Amino acid sequence: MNPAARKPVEQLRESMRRDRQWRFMYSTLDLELDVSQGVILYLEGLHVSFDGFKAINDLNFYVNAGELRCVIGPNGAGKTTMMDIITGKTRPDGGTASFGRSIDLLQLSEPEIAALGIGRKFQKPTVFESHTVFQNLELAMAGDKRVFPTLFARLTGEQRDRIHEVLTTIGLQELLDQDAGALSHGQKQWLEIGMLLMQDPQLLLVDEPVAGMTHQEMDRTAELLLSLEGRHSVVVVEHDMDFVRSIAKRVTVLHQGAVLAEGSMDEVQNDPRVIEVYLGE
Ligand SMILES: Nc1ncnc2c1ncn2[C@@H]1O[C@H](COP(=O)(O)OP(=O)(O)OP(=O)(O)O)[C@@H](O)[C@H]1O
Repeated sequence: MNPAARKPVEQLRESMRRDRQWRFMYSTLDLELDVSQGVILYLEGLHVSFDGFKAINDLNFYVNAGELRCVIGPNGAGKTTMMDIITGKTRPDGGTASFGRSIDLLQLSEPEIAALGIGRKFQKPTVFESHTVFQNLELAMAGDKRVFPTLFARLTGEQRDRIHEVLTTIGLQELLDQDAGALSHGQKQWLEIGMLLMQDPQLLLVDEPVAGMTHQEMDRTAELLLSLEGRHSVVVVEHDMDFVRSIAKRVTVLHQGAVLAEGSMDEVQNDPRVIEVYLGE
């Protein structure tokens, strides 16, 4: 390994050590995801105020198991705050949030929620630039408590197959030996989605995936997200309406911290309230 890569590797080992603890905590919680009603996420009557300003104001939002949902809305509508509540980063002042029917997300810490199978992809890609595409996926797999920290161990055939499966899903199989730092912006975004997939999340939250992408990269991202539908539940927050139109089945419009409208792209696009507060801008 080149000496420059050694320091990040130490940091990675440390984070993997921490991650194994999270997994342990999760296993001791003995929580089981109940999607028997077909719903994987329930947010009900949520309220969040920041210095008296109601960022989330009686929000009710449900995601079905296996669905790909798009969330749109003007700046400040509460989209990021909603994601922050789901992942445990922000605690609401009131209301409930549950993963499946029975897991109360508001009782869990951020790492516990991640370990339960809720993955989040932020707008800016954060891949390990001095490692190859393959190694990035390998490191992401190390979050799995069944896998020994992988940079220092041989992969089993099954683990290799899993990495190749994800490489195919994200379309980077030809670039597996390339340093992640040399990838284009779009390729880095796909790699980061792949890193989340290595943890096999039940629910993926994806924040503005196509910001800064070329049209070609946007098309590829649409294919990638559509290919996840069914196997994972995916919530995509995005401002680019052409992109949303290309992937949307059901769209939720947030406004002033609550759901203003929900339905097919056609339905929300033609809703006068949505046109007034958002699309007519
Ligand atoms: N930590 C905070 N402290 C104070 N105000 C906050 C905080 N986080 C969010 N807000 C405010 O809450 C409102 C909702 O913000 P949020 O980021 O959730 O909106 P958004 O829909 O994600 O917007 P955008 O599309 O611009 O990302 C905004 O008015 C924002 O300024």
